[in-house]
Amino acid sequence: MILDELVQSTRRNMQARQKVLNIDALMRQVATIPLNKNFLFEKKLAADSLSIIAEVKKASPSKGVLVNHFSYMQIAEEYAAAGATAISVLTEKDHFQGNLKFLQEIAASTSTPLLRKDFTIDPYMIYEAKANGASIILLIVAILTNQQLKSFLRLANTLGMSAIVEVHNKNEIDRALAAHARIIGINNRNLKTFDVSLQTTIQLQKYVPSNVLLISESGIKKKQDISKLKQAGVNGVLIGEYLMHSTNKKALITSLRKVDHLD
Ligand SMILES: O=C(O)c1ccccc1NCC(=O)[C@H](O)[C@H](O)COP(=O)(O)O
Repeated sequence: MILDELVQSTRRNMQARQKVLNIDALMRQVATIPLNKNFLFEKKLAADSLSIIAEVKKASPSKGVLVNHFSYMQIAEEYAAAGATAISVLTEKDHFQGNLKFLQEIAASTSTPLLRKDFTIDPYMIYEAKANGASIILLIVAILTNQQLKSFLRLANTLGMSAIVEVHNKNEIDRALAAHARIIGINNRNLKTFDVSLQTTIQLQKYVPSNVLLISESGIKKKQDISKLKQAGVNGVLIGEYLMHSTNKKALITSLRKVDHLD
């Protein structure tokens, strides 16, 4: 199964980075960053009628290479200029051709909250996210124990970071809620078959209480998808491929932000 392979390669790559920068040195680096606990992303997510989290994505296991000319700085600039609530930056190397350096460089050029999009399996990766300018991390319930979920959420909070807790079914929603997730991301992509269906969000949203922020992830390909998800009551949508294929990303986000639930 792809998730097992993703976790294995994530562990291998993390261990290689740990040989260059050990956890103690990384923590000392993080300690020099001023602590900001304003959780801007969560405030915006709660306040906006529908937040767009725009993803910087070069390649994926399901689609291979999405774009040959990958100008990640320009892409991030367009996302920020269009008013994306946050920018998701893939940092996984082997399957998404991501890189921590993309996150670090984008962070130096924008004040838009940044999500480190990766397969978080160890506190080391949360410190790395912080050190490289992210204010949001992704925690995928399917690859974590309940104990890890709780302790990773606690660590993120201590560092002033938000966490999107990603789920695929009701059992995972229950586990996310038991760990006190403040933001749940329902992934519409079935990670066994790669099939994508917005019905996943539409069917599962009723299990997410109204005091928990809700994001719908993956498979958004047209304006009507946004209006459907708005109608289902989500606070935000995470969009990768649709934006990466657009030749005018700023105009596309601007128009998606205007979509009404009746459109
Ligand atoms: O995108 C994939 O093929 C994929 C495969 C296996 C695990 C995760 C995967 N994607 C990560 C994501 O969560 C998406 O990049 C993100 O939700 C945006 O999805 P999309 O709009 O469909 O590009």
